[in-house]
Amino acid sequence: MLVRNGEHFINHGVPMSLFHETEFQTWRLFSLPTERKLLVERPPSGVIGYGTARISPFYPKLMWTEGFDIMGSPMGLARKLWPQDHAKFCEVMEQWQAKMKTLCDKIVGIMLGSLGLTHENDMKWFEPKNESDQTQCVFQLNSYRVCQDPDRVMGLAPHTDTSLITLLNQCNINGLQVYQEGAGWVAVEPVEGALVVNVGDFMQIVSNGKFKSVLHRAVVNNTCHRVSTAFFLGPPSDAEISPLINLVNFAHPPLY
Ligand SMILES: O=C(O)CCC(=O)C(=O)O
Ligand SMILES: [Fe+2]
Repeated sequence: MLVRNGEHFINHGVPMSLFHETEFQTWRLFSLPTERKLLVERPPSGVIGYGTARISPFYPKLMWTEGFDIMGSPMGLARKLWPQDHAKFCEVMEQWQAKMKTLCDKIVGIMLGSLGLTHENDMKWFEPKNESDQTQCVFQLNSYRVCQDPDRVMGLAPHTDTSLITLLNQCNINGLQVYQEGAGWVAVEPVEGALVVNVGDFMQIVSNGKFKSVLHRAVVNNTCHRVSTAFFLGPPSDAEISPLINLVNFAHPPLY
């Protein structure tokens, strides 16, 4: 298993059939008429539902994208979208999230292991203190319509994810770019069946800067409607986010 920021990750054990089904259900959702999608519009202070990108409020300009966010079962939303025909959508979205969660836990374990930390002792903070409190994972479906003048708009403006890590599926269509010092914006060419691993802000904090969150953006094109899916692994909502104690010492004072 190879993990590098903004690079592809293969041998993950997720069947290709699940990739295809997730991509198909994502297309199916965004192909619905706007009036239908607005039945599940995300409330201004909410997390789940249909609407503009969740990062939009932090940017002065509109972005050329629409999004749909889920946490766990999408049943409540899907029922409104397809009163008679939501079972497959729910099944596929739940299966994908379960696979992504397992992979994320493994990757985080490997990343912290590479810093000399052991899961048992150093990941305690990551387990919810309160039984009802789950890790805050958000699954976001993104859609970027064909744009006649793609150089004059931005799909998703430059940002870092707040997650610990994000697993992104570009669904085989170009659009993701990562910022590299010295090189500028570099396109991450999609690879069929591969996931892109992005380090998020929480990982940068808990690793005391050893892992850096990656600045990235999505551009649009004038030939095809692009979709992508992003699974954000978050900490439990009751976790305290600070550099892990075993990574901090006299020589390495806490940076956050
Ligand atoms: O569509 C993409 O390739 C990027 C999506 C993304 O960065 C996000 O959902 O946070
Ligand atoms: Fe992102």
